Amino acid sequence: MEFDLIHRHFATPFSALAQANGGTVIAGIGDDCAALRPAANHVLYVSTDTLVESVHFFTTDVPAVVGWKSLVSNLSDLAACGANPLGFTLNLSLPHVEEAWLASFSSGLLEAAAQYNCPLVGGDTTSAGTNLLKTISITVFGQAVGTHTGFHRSLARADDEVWVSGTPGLARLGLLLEYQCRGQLDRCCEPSSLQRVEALLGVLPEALKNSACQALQRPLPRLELGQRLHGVARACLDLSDGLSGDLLHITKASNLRAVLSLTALQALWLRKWPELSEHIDADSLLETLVFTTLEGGDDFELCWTCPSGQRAAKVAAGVAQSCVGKLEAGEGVWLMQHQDSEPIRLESRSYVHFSQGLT
Ligand SMILES: Nc1ncnc2c1ncn2[C@@H]1O[C@H](COP(=O)(O)OP(=O)(O)OP(=O)(O)O)[C@@H](O)[C@H]1O
Ligand SMILES: Cc1ncc(C[n+]2csc(CCOP(=O)(O)O)c2C)c(N)n1
Ligand SMILES: [Mg+2]
Repeated sequence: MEFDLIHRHFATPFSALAQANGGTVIAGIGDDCAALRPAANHVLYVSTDTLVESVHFFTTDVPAVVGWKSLVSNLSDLAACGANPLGFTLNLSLPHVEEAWLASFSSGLLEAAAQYNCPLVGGDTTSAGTNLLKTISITVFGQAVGTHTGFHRSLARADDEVWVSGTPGLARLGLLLEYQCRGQLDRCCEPSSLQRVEALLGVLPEALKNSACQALQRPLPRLELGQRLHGVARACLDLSDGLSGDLLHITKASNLRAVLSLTALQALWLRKWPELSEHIDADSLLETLVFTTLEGGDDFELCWTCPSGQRAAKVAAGVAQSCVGKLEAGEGVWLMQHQDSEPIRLESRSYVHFSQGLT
């Protein structure tokens, strides 16, 4: 829904943006980062992301976790453009000054800054007025090496394969576990899926639960992978809202349809936790896990398309990479349940601001 709002009120067509300032804008609204060319052979990437208390993080979250995630969610947009961080600015709106919260928040934030060579170079700090919630807004700047000018969402082609890094959906599982811990699972599940989700959470292997909490609390920006995708990927984005909805941005921009393979999506989970297949209710567990991949956000894994036959090994960056589908003529995002079955169209059910609940 927020995408319609942006288009109604703010978006300038790229054809107009491309005319601005003698052609310095090379990517504008609609990609993970804007890309500006201030001088020949220099591309500056810019992205901004806001975290709002109770929307993006819990009031009771460890502040260092919030600090880490605020920068990483921005770095992830640079990764999706194959860019390297240069620095960032931080805007904070706070209801009041809490020294202990700020000390912990800044330790997590600056730890990420140091780890990814992205110094804090400025910002703004204000009272939140009568708003009682904290708002953290970060703008990150980056550059790409060589002549790389990003992977635009409109550059995908029919017959491209669709790849993802890691196990998208893990962070949603972490969020479900967090809500369950609070006795509030009903707040993030539709009544119709509550029972199924409860059953899943009850039997998940401990190692999987730990990975899920880690994915939610300490996501990693796939910066090195983004670099290695130069010359391999055509379109790329980071998975912040869920695979089905995020992939739709690529299919819309490229006028294609994506057909995802259920077997490949299940394999994302089975590859790491093969014991899932031995569970008495394995089919139903895997179905629920595949839903978290399709609908869950906050993962910050990358999803990219590339000509078929590009070997994953070429881009190995210490992170698992899996082909989960392909692109072809048509529109929308579809799921193929068996090798020879007709694909079914998926409704985009990823995160939408300005709606009730999580989806
Ligand atoms: N108020 C706004 N004015 C202009 N452009 C906007 C505005 N809000 C969002 N955009 C642009 O719209 C596009 C979609 O925004 P969104 O924040 O959903 O980005 P995203 O990369 O898909 O998600 P995420 O921020 O979670 O990584 C981006 O290109 C963003 O720069
Ligand atoms: C307390 C709490 N409740 C819900 C969520 C889930 N969540 C919030 S925003 C978002 C999508 C990305 O947002 P944006 O598009 O603004 O980058 C997701 C998956 C969370 N992380 N914490
Ligand atoms: Mg993004």
